[in-house]
Amino acid sequence: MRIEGVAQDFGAFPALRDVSLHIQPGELVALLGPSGSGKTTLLRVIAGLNSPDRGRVLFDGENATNLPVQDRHVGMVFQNYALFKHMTVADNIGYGLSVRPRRTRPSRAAIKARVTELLQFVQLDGLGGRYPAQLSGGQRQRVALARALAIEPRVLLLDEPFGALDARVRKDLRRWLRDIHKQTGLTTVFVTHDQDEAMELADRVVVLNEGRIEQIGAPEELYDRPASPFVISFVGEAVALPVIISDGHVTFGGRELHIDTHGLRSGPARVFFRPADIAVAAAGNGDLKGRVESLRRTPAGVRATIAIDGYDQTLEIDSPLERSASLGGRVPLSLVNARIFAADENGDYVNAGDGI
Ligand SMILES: Nc1ncnc2c1ncn2[C@@H]1O[C@H](COP(=O)(O)OP(=O)(O)OP(=O)(O)O)[C@@H](O)[C@H]1O
Repeated sequence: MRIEGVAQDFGAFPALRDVSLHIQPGELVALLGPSGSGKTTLLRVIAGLNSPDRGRVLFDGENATNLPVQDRHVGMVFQNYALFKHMTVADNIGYGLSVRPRRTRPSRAAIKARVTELLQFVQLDGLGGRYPAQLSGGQRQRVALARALAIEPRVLLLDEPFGALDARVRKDLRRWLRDIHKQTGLTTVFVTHDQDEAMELADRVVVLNEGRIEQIGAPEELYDRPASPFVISFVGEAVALPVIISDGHVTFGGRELHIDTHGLRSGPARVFFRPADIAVAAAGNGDLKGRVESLRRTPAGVRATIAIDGYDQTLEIDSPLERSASLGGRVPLSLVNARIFAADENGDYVNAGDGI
């Protein structure tokens, strides 16, 4: 599937700006971004629920931009795309088949057989006679998925499918969706604002911000080679230190940080690093100094909150702290990994290369 230069305005507000994206057959792609970044709008454009102001949507090379929803053969599961309350689970699942025009409608027996097969597939055998109100939230979303699969869609679209469910059920359903995707091999696009969900499930993640694509990449690519300050801050935790680059040297509060500038121009820049990118240095060494404000046990070790000298924010580090680093104590810190983004002539922060 191809999305080419898609733009959509709502009045004067640009919800999508020049979005281009190529999704491979069978790929599982997440649209990730904060609230209002355009995720749902893009999904609706793919589904045919919105028609874009500019750009095209192609399915298998065929221009589908003006194709009505019912002719696109997309399966949809939306958080608010409720099941039909007055219909049984089986009737909900069979709905898309039973409303087909007579010519293409399967026989009642064939629909029944398909529904039974799908009930099994989504692990709800025996529950076909229930009504949606008699199911748990997780079960309802599985019915919604079975209903979307019933029409044998060429693309499956999911909008925050597990958004309303509690954390535990969400986690189970994520794993389950990954399995379903493996078994069906369907090209799948899902919307989420939850970076863990995107990272755990997707083959590739599309990071959206203010209607634009910031970066498209495999989860590890987004972690290891974030293309912009937005991506590094949105995907995982990161601290941004305001620094100055001059003649290839990077300084923070007058102190030199040992970071490669990758040829970035002199001037203001930002150094980003994650909690795991900073370590306690030997006494007398280190790029930064700080005071330990709190220590907290985590499943991975100890997380310390440290107030950096000369900086009005605290940073968190995951590091085995030496015994001397007790609460209130001062520690030297060194950067093990970091990314530097320099301000360009427009005031946007650009990155020149790999980490430290
Ligand atoms: N029909 C509409 N009319 C006017 N503005 C709209 C319409 N649909 C969406 N918008 C606006 O477009 C922007 C993008 O909306 P969209 O629903 O795509 O964001 P989103 O990334 O899915 O956000 P969320 O995670 O909150 O659902 C928002 O600012 C929203 O208010």
